[in-house]
Amino acid sequence: MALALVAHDQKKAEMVTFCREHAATLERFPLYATGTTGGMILEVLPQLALTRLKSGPLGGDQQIGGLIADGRIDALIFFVDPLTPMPHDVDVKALTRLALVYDIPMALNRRTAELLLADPGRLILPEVSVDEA
Ligand SMILES: O=C(CO)COP(=O)(O)O
Repeated sequence: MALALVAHDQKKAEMVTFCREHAATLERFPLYATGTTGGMILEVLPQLALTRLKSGPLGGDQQIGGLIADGRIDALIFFVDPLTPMPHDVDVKALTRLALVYDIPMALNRRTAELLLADPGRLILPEVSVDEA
């Protein structure tokens, strides 16, 4: 099981706080994060098995989407900023779309993420089959 962690700039502090509070759970899983989000998390929790991908606007969101398509991500925690326009909005949409296509549990805000991690053993789902075009 692997988790993906992403946060927009206005939500990064909240993501770091969230990770601190759930460090004991997060330590149990391989983690992937977009570049800046991952860097900030690792600054405070260097013990995590976290792989940093590219920064979101430079392809990191798409890399996580690719991992989802490959069946390597079991859940996505993405703290989205709904109030700031972003140049890479299409990447954000593509990532959340793939999480829907592959039926990955996806938390887009903190309260949902709390629910998602409340029972992490339930996150491992049977393999989802998606018709290949
Ligand atoms: O922009 C992001 C998600 O769309 C996050 O990317 P960073 O973690 O590199 O800031």
